[in-house]
Amino acid sequence: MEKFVIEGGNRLSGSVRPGGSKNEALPCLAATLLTDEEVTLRNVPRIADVEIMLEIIQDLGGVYEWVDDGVVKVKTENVKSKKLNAELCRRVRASILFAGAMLAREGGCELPPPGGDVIGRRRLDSHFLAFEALGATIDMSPKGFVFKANKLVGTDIFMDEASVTATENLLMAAAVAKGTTIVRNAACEPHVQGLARMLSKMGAQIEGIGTNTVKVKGAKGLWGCDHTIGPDYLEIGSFAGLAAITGGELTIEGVVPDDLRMIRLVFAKLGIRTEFRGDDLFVPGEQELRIVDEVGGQIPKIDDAPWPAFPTDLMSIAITVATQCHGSVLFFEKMFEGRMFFVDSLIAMGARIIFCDPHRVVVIGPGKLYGGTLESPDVRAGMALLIAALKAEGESTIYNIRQIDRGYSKVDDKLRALGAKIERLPVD
Ligand SMILES: CC(=O)N[C@H]1[C@@H](OP(=O)(O)OP(=O)(O)OC[C@H]2O[C@@H](n3ccc(=O)[nH]c3=O)[C@H](O)[C@@H]2O)O[C@H](CO)[C@@H](O)[C@@H]1O
Ligand SMILES: C=C(OP(=O)(O)O)C(=O)O
Repeated sequence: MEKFVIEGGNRLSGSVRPGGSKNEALPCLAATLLTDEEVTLRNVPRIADVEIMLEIIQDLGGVYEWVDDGVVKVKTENVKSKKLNAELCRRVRASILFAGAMLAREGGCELPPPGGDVIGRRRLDSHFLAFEALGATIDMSPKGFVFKANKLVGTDIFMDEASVTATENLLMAAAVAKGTTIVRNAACEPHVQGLARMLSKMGAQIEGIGTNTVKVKGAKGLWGCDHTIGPDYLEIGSFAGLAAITGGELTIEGVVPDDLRMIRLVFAKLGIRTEFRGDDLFVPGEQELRIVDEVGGQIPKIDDAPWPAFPTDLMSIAITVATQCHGSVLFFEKMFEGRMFFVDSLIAMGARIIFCDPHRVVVIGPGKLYGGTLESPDVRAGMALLIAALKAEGESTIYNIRQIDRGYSKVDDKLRALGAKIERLPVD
């Protein structure tokens, strides 16, 4: 077990290159099971969730090798089991993605309940409805789920909600189903698009990538491929917020500008200016952060929703940044009911926040932040508290940093390179 000890108050400046997207790497790893052939994935972040997904693949009989920085080769020619390892699955939410991959590959699997962030109820109904529509059956017990399908047959499916991992599961199963599957009300986040591009390279015919209606023509067999994971827009948003509140001038290298449209719009509401310089995102230094009132002087509202709306995974970061802006803003978290509780820690550090209910907080800034003893409740709130600690006056200690490591590779090294005083120490 490790902790971060941070001396706050430094302006963080320089250049940083974001890691590959966690939420794209995880489904792409599951998708390696769709073929006997070798798959090469590049720009894969070396984070705990990725290592666990690889261990699950190995436990099923697959082999993998890290051949270069961020480059992993996976071959699943000899899958020898349909039963997934309970201990490993419990440690990662994305283990649910093996359901679609194993239905496609082996006609089913036994899957223990997935783990992941405790940020509210995480329903799986959309996954099950989608699989059933393709002809699969699901038996549930406290030990987990048994998925079975003699044959997957494509059909026209209207998802009950635009669930990210349910859409990814459905795309994997549809890639080998007989005939054509039309997925309506599909999630279309950049990581869903990334998986769909990988499946296309493997031989599935997919139309509508990036929209909420995706058409998949199943293939008889899929090939190996070479796929590069896109830069993590959640890490990019986190670093942009960090630079803005510490007053630093930051260049974030190698971004996908189109993925940042809504994020930049929302950050602009907090008074944060950013600009593109080629493929880099530039955050100017010493910005005066002032929340922009809505027409008529009304208090603005920032809420989340499925893509292309503002991502729920950046709400904690945006709330933390808002604590250092002049003005008032309402945050309305519509997707998870447990994601806002971390604001108690911000309040203890000095932030001026009204906790209205589990879905809404009003931030009235700025409130000077002071260092404290903190605990990461989930990956994004953990990063948000790290950002608050880097801004705060005095020393902070953050526990449970494995949550932060789950989503941000070598975050302390990257922060030190920008001028942060941060140490990773064992917990006594
Ligand atoms: C490994 C991975 O990729 N995890 C991401 C994935 O999780 P995951 O795929 O588990 O999340 P889902 O998209 O299924 O749903 C997230 C939450 O939003 C709610 N919901 C969803 C769709 C909708 O139209 N309306 C609605 O209210 C769901 O009920 C649920 O409470 O997507 C989430 C939402 O972007 C992200 O927070 C997670 O980081
Ligand atoms: C909630 C998240 O991850 P997971 O779905 O893997 O728990 C996240 O990335 O913010």
